[in-house]
Amino acid sequence: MIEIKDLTVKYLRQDDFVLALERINIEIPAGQIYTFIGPSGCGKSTLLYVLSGIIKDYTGRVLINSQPVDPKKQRIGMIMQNYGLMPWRNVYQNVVLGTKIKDGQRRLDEYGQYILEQLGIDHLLDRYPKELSGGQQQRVAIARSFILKPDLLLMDEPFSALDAISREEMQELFLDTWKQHNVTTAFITHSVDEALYLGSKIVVLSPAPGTILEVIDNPCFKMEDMRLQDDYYDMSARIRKVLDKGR
Ligand SMILES: Nc1ncnc2c1ncn2[C@@H]1O[C@H](COP(=O)(O)OP(=O)(O)OP(=O)(O)O)[C@@H](O)[C@H]1O
Repeated sequence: MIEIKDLTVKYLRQDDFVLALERINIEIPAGQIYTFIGPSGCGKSTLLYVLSGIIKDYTGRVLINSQPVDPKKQRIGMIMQNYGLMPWRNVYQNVVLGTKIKDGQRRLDEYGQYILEQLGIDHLLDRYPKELSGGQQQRVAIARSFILKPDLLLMDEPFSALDAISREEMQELFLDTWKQHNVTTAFITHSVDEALYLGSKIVVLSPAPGTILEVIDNPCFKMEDMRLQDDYYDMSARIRKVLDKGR
């Protein structure tokens, strides 16, 4: 469970402050995936930096499983737009990196092997990141995070660099993998379609400084052929309306 209470974040810039997030209140129950959508610069990445422990200077309260954020104690997986792979390590070395740092475990166990198979990258273990397509690199980043068995998974527009077809494939693959492990997840996106496909709830943020405009229940989550359903069109219109109202 993630609890965020009255979170406000300011960046110091020259002699002034930039208010990035203002009084954010939200709880993400254990095993849920929430998507966060909002205009550019509204503080989405800032929120993930707070949840990952990168930003420590904030006011308010942020708890992961009732404990203050501490990446040394908690297992936090992060998947970014640029994949975050180490170019000088091959696929195998990249996917075991998280467990090596956390547990000193340098070898893949049965679960790790299973994740690699599920993501279809078990035949690529000797390759280096530059020898992989964007979609394959993103699969490696996802494998690394799942293999870590995280308490919290943070995803910052992980599929936005992919073409439309690879992006939908990756969304489906990610959701299939996610459904089997139900990791508590905060997923940042610019895309209404992605927010609807991946979020059990959708958190809509206002332009900077980011505040929560609405937390929307998503009937489209886990819906078969979502993009062909009336609910999908109704929900897309509703989210766009909330985003427009916030402008
Ligand atoms: N290191 C920094 N110093 C000063 N201001 C910053 C810094 N990082 C971010 N900001 C400002 O804080 C605000 C929120 O930035 P953030 O990157 O969190 O937004 P975002 O919603 O993720 O944007 P985008 O969708 O464009 O990636 C923006 O106004 C940005 O200019």
